[in-house]
Amino acid sequence: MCWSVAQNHIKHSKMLGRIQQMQPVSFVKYTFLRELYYLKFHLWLIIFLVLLIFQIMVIIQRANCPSPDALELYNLLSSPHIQALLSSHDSVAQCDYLPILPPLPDELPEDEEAMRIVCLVKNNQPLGATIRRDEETGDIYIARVIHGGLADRSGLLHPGDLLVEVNGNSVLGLEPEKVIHILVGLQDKGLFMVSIPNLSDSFKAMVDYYPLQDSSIPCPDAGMAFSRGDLLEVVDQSDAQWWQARKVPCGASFAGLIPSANMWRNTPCCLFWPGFRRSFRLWRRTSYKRRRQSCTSCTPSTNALATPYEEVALYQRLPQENHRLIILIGASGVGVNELRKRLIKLNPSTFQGPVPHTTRPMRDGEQAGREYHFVTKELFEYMVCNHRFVEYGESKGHLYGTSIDAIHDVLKRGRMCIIDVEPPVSSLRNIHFLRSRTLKPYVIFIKAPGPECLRQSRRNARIITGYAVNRAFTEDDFLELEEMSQLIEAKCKQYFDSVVVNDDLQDACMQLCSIIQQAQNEPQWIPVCWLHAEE
Ligand SMILES: Nc1ncnc2c1ncn2[C@@H]1O[C@H](COP(=O)(O)OP(=O)(O)OP(=O)(O)O)[C@@H](O)[C@H]1O
Repeated sequence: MCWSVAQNHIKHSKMLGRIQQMQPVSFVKYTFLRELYYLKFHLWLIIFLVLLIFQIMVIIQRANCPSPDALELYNLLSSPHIQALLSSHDSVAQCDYLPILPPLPDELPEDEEAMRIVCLVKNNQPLGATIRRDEETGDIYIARVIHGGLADRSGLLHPGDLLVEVNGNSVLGLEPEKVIHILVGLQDKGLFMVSIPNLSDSFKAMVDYYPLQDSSIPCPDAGMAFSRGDLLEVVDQSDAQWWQARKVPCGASFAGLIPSANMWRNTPCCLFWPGFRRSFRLWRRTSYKRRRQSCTSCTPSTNALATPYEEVALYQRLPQENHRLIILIGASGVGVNELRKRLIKLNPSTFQGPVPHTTRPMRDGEQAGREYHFVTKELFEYMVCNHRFVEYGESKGHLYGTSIDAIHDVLKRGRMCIIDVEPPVSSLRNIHFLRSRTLKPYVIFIKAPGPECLRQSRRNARIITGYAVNRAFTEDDFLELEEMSQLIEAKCKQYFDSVVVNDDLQDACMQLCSIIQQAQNEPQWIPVCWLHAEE
């Protein structure tokens, strides 16, 4: 402001000077004007100075009289506890503590083992921990942490930690005696690098769960809903009733509450399945099994339904191992048989079906062990009672069945065995029976497409059942097919590894081919018991 006033003043002085030179007659008038102008300028200057002084006085006054908030903060900070805390912070911040860890790499792989570096000031005290060696790997683990000992008081070493380094020296592969010698020899300080065990387990959900409908959950908002077949990574099982889990694969980094396996056992849930229509597959209608109920040993006991979670692990088939059994499941008439036949025809040196057993007499042109294994009724019944059949039934007074030995025969020949099993609506026995360590079955659900697609694609298709039925599909058949397909999916989806919708036959066949190749050659989740347990 001063600058512009001064500028104006100079400008006007020059102008007045010029006027004086040009018009000497009006000089008195202009002198008056000039004086008035100077007066105005000084007036402005005085107002400005007064304002400035006023501002300075306000600032000085504020500085002398702090606000109540500032006063409170001042009192808090000057309390002895906070002063002591600040003083300790300053002393800690001024010290250099070892070890200085290298910076973390920008991109850490997700499966990177977590390491913990623990520095204990020993002062010649015993460590207060014991070690053990894993006989298979030779790794040294912390076995026990003695209550009240140095390791226990530090809270940094835990049973199950893998000991990697002691004072910068690797202990991997060392004899336990050598490691004990190193540990006992530690005097002032012990620097341990331990690998933290990955305590999370993967489970497949065998039940559905909705936390918002669960009155027993402590906090429904913290619960995680899941449905059968979902893969769950359980990250915390420390609570006997509520586990913490995440869905795999998922984007959420935080876990949700799910009932523990114990909790499910104590709160049995009732599964309800609506009724279903009769299958139109003729020879499956006259099920031989129903007439064999008196044979008490026929139904192998299974507790699979009682298990809410099935522990799973990734499995990669080794080249020297048998192929996994491929099971196709689908509603009767959906095209399971057609797809299986097409796959085998497409690549007979890779895919093969098991040779079934029958009690009917051999016909001309047939060869034992090629079309069928021809057996007596007594032998067939003996095999039934000894659980040798995956599936069996009766047609026109003769018994037919697919034996587990016939499946093994195909697998032993290095081929991929493909079977289709009875739609598991009334019982899950067939699936449970086949879920074994030796067969490691991969189950593919052949799903019916929508009604419109069924009508279009099955225009020229025929239902062929044994020798009795050979007719075109009806509207009722489509309805039944769709309904049954939904029912099978609702009941058994926890057992499905893949789903193929059989709309276009060619597409479905190609899709099946690629899924089967993946099942055999890429890592897949399978029940942990198939990896270790003896059958
Ligand atoms: N995607 C498709 N498009 C057209 N026709 C199909 C398709 N899939 C299957 N079909 C035909 O539908 C009929 C029934 O198929 P298929 O016999 O394979 O059924 P299924 O599921 O094995 O039932 P079932 O065990 O009762 O025989 C056959 O004539 C088959 O050629």
